[in-house]
Amino acid sequence: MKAVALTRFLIEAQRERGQLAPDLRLLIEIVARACKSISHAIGKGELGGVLGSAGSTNVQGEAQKKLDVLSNEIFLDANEWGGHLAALASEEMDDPHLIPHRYPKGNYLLVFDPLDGSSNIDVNVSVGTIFSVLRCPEGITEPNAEHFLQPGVKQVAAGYTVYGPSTLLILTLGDGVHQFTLDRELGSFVLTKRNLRIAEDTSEFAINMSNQRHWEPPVQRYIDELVAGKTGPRERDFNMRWVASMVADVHRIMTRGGIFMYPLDAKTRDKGGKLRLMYEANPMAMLVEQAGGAASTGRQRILDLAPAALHQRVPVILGSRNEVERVVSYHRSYDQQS
Ligand SMILES: O=P(O)(O)OC[C@H]1O[C@](O)(COP(=O)(O)O)[C@@H](O)[C@@H]1O
Ligand SMILES: [Mg+2]
Ligand SMILES: [Mg+2]
Repeated sequence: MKAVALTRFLIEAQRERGQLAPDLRLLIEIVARACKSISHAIGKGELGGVLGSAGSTNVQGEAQKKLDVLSNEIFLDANEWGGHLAALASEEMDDPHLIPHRYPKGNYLLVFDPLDGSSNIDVNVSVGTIFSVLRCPEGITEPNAEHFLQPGVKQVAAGYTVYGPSTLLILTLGDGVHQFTLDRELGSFVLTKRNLRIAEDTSEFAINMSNQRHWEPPVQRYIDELVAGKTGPRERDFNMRWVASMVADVHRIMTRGGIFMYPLDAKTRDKGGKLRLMYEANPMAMLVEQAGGAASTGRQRILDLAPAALHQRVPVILGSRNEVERVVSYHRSYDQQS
């Protein structure tokens, strides 16, 4: 495949397919540049003094890692002055960050998880960044959290970056999902796969098994059947993987299929789940659906959810369509009985 840099890919999307507004193209390029800086910082590890705790907590009450804070700052610095955004919101900030008056404002809202998989930073396991792009409502110059609360179907673009052995950017503009690899010599992202597709069927599941006793009966039933394998009603064996970095677990599914689950359980019921709707579930759901997969809470399509709060948590079940639909059908029959 001829080497196509991200910039060229976006220009073609804009010029040939009229699919991309110039300011959205600029936004994607600046987000990619920010991810390149984060990749650089992560690559230094101990040498760069970026590992370990920041000694502060975020709005979720979670201890922040130095890289959580640094990645958030890199995103703010890179995106503040470009004139493409009206505001940004992030896992690491209580409220939206408005564009300072000295800079021009744009038409988009950017909501992001600057560093996903924080528990893996200090043990050198793949982590990532997740982002979602929304339109700023017409006539709004000082957006607040309410203006971000748009259902996932309103996203105009979504993506994640995996900082692993190589740094990958996975992107959708609403017309398929494409993979770019960071060429460290060139210093730019180069297209390496067009139109990623998720297989409808799979033999691989990802869930944190240590939460088993807290799961609802439909999930207990589904996982029991997978673990029973050939000896059970599924009559075939399934394998398990859990990296505990959503980006890495989802990227494996984008690459070879699978089902990823962080369902509602007794531990997280009060909060509504573990993962966040606006900057984890929604962007991943858009990417997975664009690649032919499905994404549900177990009871509702994630992209149809009406967000109630910026840091709202939801159950997440996504990946190979036939497995997700099976889990949804187990929830339906359970809810009908109870
Ligand atoms: O520690 P657990 O329960 O396995 O949870 C792992 C999940 O938590 C997360 O790390 C939460 O994301 P952050 O690291 O961005 O807070 C996900 O990436 C991952 O899927
Ligand atoms: Mg995360
Ligand atoms: Mg995070």
